[in-house]
Amino acid sequence: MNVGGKATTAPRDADVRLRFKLIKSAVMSSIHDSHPGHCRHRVKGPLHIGAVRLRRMSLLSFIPEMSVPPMLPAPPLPAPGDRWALFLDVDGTLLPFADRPEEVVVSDRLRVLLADLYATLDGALALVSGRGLVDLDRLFGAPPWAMAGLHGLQLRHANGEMRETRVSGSRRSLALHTAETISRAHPGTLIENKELAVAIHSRTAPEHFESVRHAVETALPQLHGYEMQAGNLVVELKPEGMDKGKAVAELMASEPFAGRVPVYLGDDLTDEYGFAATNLENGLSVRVGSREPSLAQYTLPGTDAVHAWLSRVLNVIKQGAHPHAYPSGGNA
Ligand SMILES: O=P(O)(O)OC[C@H]1O[C@H](O[C@H]2O[C@H](CO)[C@@H](O)[C@H](O)[C@H]2O)[C@H](O)[C@@H](O)[C@@H]1O
Repeated sequence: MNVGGKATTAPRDADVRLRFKLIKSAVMSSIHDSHPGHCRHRVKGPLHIGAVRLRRMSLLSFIPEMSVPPMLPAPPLPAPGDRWALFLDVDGTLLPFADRPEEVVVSDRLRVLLADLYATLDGALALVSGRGLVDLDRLFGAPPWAMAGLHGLQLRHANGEMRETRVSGSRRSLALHTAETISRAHPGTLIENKELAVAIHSRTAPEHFESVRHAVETALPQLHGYEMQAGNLVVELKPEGMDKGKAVAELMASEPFAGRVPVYLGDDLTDEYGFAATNLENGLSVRVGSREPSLAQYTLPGTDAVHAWLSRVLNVIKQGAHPHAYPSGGNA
């Protein structure tokens, strides 16, 4: 990639291959969860990550010999003429974590930054979150940009069109009841009822995280049509069939995203679907934090670095010129 006339550090082939290998088990596990009839390592037919159809050999044939996760470079800034589309995860990427979901705060500064980026990118900015759309509207003040909620189960396009996965009330009640039972057995954990999905949070009782995950896995066979989505000190029960990668692919097929280069920023396991879809569209995938393994090509250390980098992206696009590549970042 050329940035302001200078070549930026592209991830080495071996690094990319290693990331594929490291994440393969997580992706295959996820595929197994949504295709319970298939053996985990024998998925027949084409492999899908998000809405993207992969030839299986291209994923499975990488066998790099490395034992240490590779260092990732910081993401570049847009080169003159680049037409980016920004896909932004919320918790852990735009917003620092809080003990409880309702305790996060969106600063005025962040709102202004996002609004400026939205205008400068001609509307090609979307939030892609595990939170529901109502919650995102509450946090961000009913913004005009596109938003994928509940890991893609809900989608509001840039033109305001909505779609939402439907699940019967009885199935939702069973999922909620199951989550509440598991939470009661793990004192200090919190339930977040998102209607279509339900989350069991263990940030206030992290010692229970693994046990909660195990309990959810054990309960899954009784919850027809639901799957588990683990995240940062959270385990969710959600209707199967959608993920952030599919949401990105869906948005990229519509205005004002079509024809642009997707740039996806996320910190969590659920964002790996977004990274996969972005990589397959030759976009830029940016992991926030240091979670491994990851399919991301670039990294930023935390939410402050995300805000700083987004500000620089905004300035570069506004000025139509390119000062310098982002000076710091990576795993350091
Ligand atoms: O995809 P995201 O936008 O990152 O949403 C993922 C989950 O984020 C929220 O939980 C996380 O943030 C909480 C507030 O900081 C924190 O307490 C929790 O430990 C984190 O996992 C949200 O509450 C979930 O519904 C989202 O799925």
